[in-house]
Amino acid sequence: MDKTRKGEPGDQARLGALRLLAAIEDGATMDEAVALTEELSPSARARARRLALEVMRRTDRADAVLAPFLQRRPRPDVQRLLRLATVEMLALHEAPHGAVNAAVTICRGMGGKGQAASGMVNAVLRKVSAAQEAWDKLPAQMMPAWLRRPVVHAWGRDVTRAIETAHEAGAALDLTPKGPDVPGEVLPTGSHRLPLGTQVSALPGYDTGDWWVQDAAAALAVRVLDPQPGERIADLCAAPGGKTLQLAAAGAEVTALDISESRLARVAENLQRCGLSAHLVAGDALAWRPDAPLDAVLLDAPCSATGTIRRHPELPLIRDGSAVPALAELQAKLIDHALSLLKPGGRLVFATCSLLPDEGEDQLTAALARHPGLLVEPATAPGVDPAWLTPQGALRLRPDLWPERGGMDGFFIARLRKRLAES
Ligand SMILES: C[S@@+](CC[C@H](N)C(=O)[O-])C[C@H]1O[C@@H](n2cnc3c(N)ncnc32)[C@H](O)[C@@H]1O
Repeated sequence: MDKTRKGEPGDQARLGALRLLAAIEDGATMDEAVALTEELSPSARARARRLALEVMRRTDRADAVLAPFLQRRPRPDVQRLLRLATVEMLALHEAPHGAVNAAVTICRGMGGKGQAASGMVNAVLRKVSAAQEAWDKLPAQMMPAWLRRPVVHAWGRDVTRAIETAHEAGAALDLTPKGPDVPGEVLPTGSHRLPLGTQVSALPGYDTGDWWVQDAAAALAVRVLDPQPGERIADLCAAPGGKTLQLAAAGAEVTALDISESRLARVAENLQRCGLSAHLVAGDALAWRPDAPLDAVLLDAPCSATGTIRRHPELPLIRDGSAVPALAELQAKLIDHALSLLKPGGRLVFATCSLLPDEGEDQLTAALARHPGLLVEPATAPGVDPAWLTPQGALRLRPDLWPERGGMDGFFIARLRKRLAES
């Protein structure tokens, strides 16, 4: 069956992908953009999302391969179409005739000017289909300057290139197990990994709550906290709840807070699906105090999320780094407040899914300066490579780690202990 005719599934997914890319160019997040494809069948919607993600991971490469064949910059909708077909052919290795025919059909359907461009689209994409060698020589897409600069400063150019290669490769599907018989390769830190593109809904054990989706790096924050049965623990920025589930599964008495009521509803759903419980509070963590001091606090603070670019390649396109100073200020306030909630000897795990030292290493240094009695304990857990620890003892996780296993999200995780008595 020809899947490229208008109305056929392949075409629906491509048209959906083009709509997603346009919405993201206008500043939408992927989650906001997917709402625009609700009328598509679940499989077309999933493919549209996948195609849009693959294009965003390689836009610069696609433009570099297309450039020699273009006499002038095409209008934006035609440019998106050319990028999509280029990525389909050269990155996803789809049959050139299918990708080119689909692009020409879609172009003709764009009306007057699109129709006029269809001949050019056809000619350019036929040349692009023979440009595999040029494509293969191109480096992975660079991070934007506002993000690349501090990353190069922190870890150097080679690590930065390796992070960019990991961004292009995308992310596998990681599960945190609760019950037995959880699918996937067992990673050294205990997460289970399934290949990129695995359909979550098709996996056994979802309805019975035997596991939840959580990147292997994200799962380490709670493993570093090492919650014990019966401990009173607050998860101050809890939604959508992966870490709350881990704390509750360990038998801790958990209070899960989030400032967003709608996001907190997802924590409730996840707890229910997994047969776990926690006390849920919607509100500002800075204004919340428990009845009695706590054994431990998990602070998975709001941040730039630059550690999650593998799964959110739209972030470099829709962010410019201008929000980082305010986020860093909020993180510092949240650390101070979290410490005030602990009993003497209590522990705090501070985590951010960020690649920026401003939201990690520098936060820890500043917190130690503000709180002379505070101790840093090695942020370790079973399966953690000691090479991932910073000189201060925090865990610095980056997308280029575990390259042979498929990488991990970028995370900073520090384990702090409040002194038993002020000295
Ligand atoms: C990084 S996400 C947390 C992810 C979560 N810990 C998990 O593992 O699923 C940060 C969360 O902090 C929440 N947040 C932001 N500012 C907050 C505040 N002042 N008080 C409480 N929650 C806040 C956001 O709504 C967001 O859900």
